[in-house]
Amino acid sequence: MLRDPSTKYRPFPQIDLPDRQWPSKTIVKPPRWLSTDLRDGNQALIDPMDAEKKTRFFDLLCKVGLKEIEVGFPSAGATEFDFISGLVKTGRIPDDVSIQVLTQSRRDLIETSFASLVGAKTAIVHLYNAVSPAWRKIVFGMDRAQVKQIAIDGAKVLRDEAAKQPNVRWQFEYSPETFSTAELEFSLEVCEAVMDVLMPTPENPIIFNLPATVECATPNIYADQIEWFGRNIRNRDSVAISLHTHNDRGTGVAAAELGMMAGADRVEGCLLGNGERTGNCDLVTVALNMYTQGVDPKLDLSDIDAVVNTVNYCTNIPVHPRTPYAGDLVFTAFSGSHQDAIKKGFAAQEAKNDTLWEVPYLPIDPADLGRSYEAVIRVNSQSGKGGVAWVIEQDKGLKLPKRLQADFSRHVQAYADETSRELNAADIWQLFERTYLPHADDRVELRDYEESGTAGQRVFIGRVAIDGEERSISGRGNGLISGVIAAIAESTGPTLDVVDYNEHAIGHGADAQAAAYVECRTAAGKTVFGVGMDTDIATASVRAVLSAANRA
Ligand SMILES: CC(=O)SCCNC(=O)CCNC(=O)[C@H](O)C(C)(C)COP(=O)(O)OP(=O)(O)OC[C@H]1O[C@@H](n2cnc3c(N)ncnc32)[C@H](O)[C@@H]1OP(=O)(O)O
Ligand SMILES: CC(C)C(=O)C(=O)O
Ligand SMILES: [Mg+2]
Repeated sequence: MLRDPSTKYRPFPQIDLPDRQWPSKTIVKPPRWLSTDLRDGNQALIDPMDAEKKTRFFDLLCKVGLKEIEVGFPSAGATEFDFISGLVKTGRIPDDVSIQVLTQSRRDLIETSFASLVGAKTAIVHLYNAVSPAWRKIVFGMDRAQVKQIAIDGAKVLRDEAAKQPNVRWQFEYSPETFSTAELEFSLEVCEAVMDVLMPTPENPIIFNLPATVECATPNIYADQIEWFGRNIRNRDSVAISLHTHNDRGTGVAAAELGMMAGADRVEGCLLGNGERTGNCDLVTVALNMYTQGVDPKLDLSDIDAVVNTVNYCTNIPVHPRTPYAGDLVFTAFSGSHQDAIKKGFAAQEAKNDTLWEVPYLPIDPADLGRSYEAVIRVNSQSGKGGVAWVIEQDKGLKLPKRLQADFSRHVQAYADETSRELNAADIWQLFERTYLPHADDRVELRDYEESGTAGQRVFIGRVAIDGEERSISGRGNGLISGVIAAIAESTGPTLDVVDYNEHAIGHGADAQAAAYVECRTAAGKTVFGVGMDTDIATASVRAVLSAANRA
């Protein structure tokens, strides 16, 4: 790396737009969406999609609700051409969906593109040529007038080819490719020249797609460029301004959002941001960002995992686990304080009477995307008591009292440190059983018991095995628990003092179980916890006390 990059790179100049309006705008309605997955996304794959994958992807896009879909670059080769003409001929395209094809501004390529669309009801033909200084100089070796002429010549072929198929409802799109790195006046001049040929109307506007072909500046610059173009283009009501951002600087989504604030009508991009280099604008993120502001994006992403699976299958590109909204881990909290906040958030959400979403650390309800809550909290050595308690509650229905949560969390922490891995629900339950529920190492094991006496004077008589030997023990108290405590103290010891007791049912009806929790203090001042589970709540409480005695 150069120590002084200023000799190699230049800062992007500011746009002269002192009265810019976009910073105080908000996005209140969805744009026209255009998926370019089957073209810009497809041209960016090591192995471009075959017809089967393209068809599957097309069906997914329709299912998600895309109404404009760029299906390919017909002149690129037979796979593309046959897929597009096949799509048209098989009648697979829903009536409310317009397909779009892309072509360079070269007569033969444009003619091939129109040939692929014979029989279509409606179609968008998308013409492009680069306009920025570097491309003019390096790629075309042309001056401004010559580059403008490429666009005009292409537009004329578009107009003439369209006239040959009068039954198709044609729409035209022109992209001054490299718009964001070109002089704004020149892009405008070229677009207006194209407009003069294609004669758009408010009923059939031309789409001017203004690409950040290579993202070279902060997204506010792009927004300035879009606002400037919208203010200056002639016949604005006959023009749909479209955004096409790439992600070279990591702000493809931000640029599209600011571009919408700057007045754009349409957004092009790919599901999950596939595309050349660092990708296109991720339509899923833009749409769901909108959704979390209470604006319906009119795209159905309620089964996000199905979207991820199909995109992954078709493109052979994995979706990063941290991809916004769609990544495997984006709703998962491992760390203690996050888990605690989320657990409290879910409880508060359930308790309140309105649907307004307010759960810490979760900007969206995972259920809205078809994600289950099970994956929200996962446990490793960074986790705290809240997270562990959540997993036990979700998995087994046990609502551990707070101090027991803290006690158990220490066991979990030690085990996670020891194993150096994530602990799943089964691991945690095994550890819980080993720590609090009856097991082979217990000194005292309950076989049976009965209780008698009057209110305030109860007698507990238990048949237990102590160190494997069956015995009868008994004790008196003002209730069942104190009777058990007395029986233990008189037989095996230890002497326990009950500090806290909790119980609850697990489940409903005939299958319902009960759980009881005791916190006791020994004569030596040690705190021990006991847990009992049984179909009978009284028996659960007896088991809880014996559990504490075994651990004392
Ligand atoms: C930013 C983007 O994503 S643009 C979309 C890019 N996508 C693709 O290119 C995918 C499909 N493309 C292809 O398969 C091929 O490019 C084809 C089949 C269409 C054309 O292939 P070829 O005829 O071999 O030409 P190639 O693509 O190399 O084009 C280079 C020539 O076209 C010219 N050219 C490039 N873009 C354009 C354009 N938009 N309009 C007119 N001419 C153009 C170049 O200046 C160059 O001209 P030269 O040969 O006189 O130097
Ligand atoms: C063809 C154009 C629209 C393009 O994909 C780009 O400039 O990124
Ligand atoms: Mg592109």
